[in-house]
Amino acid sequence: MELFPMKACAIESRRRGQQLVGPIDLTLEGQGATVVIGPNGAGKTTFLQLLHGTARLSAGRIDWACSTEEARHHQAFVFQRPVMLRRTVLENLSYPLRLRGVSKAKAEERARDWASRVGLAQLVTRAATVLSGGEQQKLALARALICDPKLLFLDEPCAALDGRAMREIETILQEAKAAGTRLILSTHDLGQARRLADDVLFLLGGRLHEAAPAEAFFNGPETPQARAFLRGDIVE
Ligand SMILES: Nc1ncnc2c1ncn2[C@@H]1O[C@H](COP(=O)(O)OP(=O)(O)OP(=O)(O)O)[C@@H](O)[C@H]1O
Repeated sequence: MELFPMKACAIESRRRGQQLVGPIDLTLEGQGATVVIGPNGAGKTTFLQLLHGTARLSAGRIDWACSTEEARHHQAFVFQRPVMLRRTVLENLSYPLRLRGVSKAKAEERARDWASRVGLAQLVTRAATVLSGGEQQKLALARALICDPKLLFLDEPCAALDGRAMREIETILQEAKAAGTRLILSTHDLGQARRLADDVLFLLGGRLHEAAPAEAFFNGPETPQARAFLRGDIVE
């Protein structure tokens, strides 16, 4: 079963007559990390949600190489603020596996394995809601990866985290990418964008203003707005 290529054709999001995103065309192949950047309100979150299918398309269509239902089954989404079940770390990790019919024993075995991969082995019996922000985000990431998604969306996954937590998250993401998970991540942090991106999508005013391989984008952005954004100027 293959998800890619994914073709988004003239996708749009409108709310109460207001154009939030689009129309945007995009073809996504099956490897690497795409980083979505742009100023506040550019539409990054909405764009990721449209692709993932959690926001409704007002117009346009998204075609996967498989059925939309199969494509959704092989995707996961990590939010800026992790959403924790009011249960232990182990139960949070086991949950998506249990939903997919994996036995309790097998699910817990995989959960323990993932807990140690992300440095949470000592905390498996703790309530997830009392973990620190960085620990919660690592847990959210492990819970997203535990079902081996082919495509992982991350919306500002390190927004509230310090340097160490960010480095740990980025290491997990690099490992996931090396293991074949396709990443699409939005970030405000240009350093993170440079470290992780294979391709860059620069959004401005709900439109895809520039799309390029990371090296080309960072070394020679084509538009004055992208140049200004990379310089750290205010771009609206
Ligand atoms: N449910 C909604 N109803 C109306 N407007 C919305 C809704 N969701 C988002 N918007 C608007 O759509 C625009 C894009 O928002 P979005 O959150 O996608 O941008 P963003 O690039 O992720 O911003 P940020 O970097 O600040 O998180 C914003 O102007 C926002 O106010």
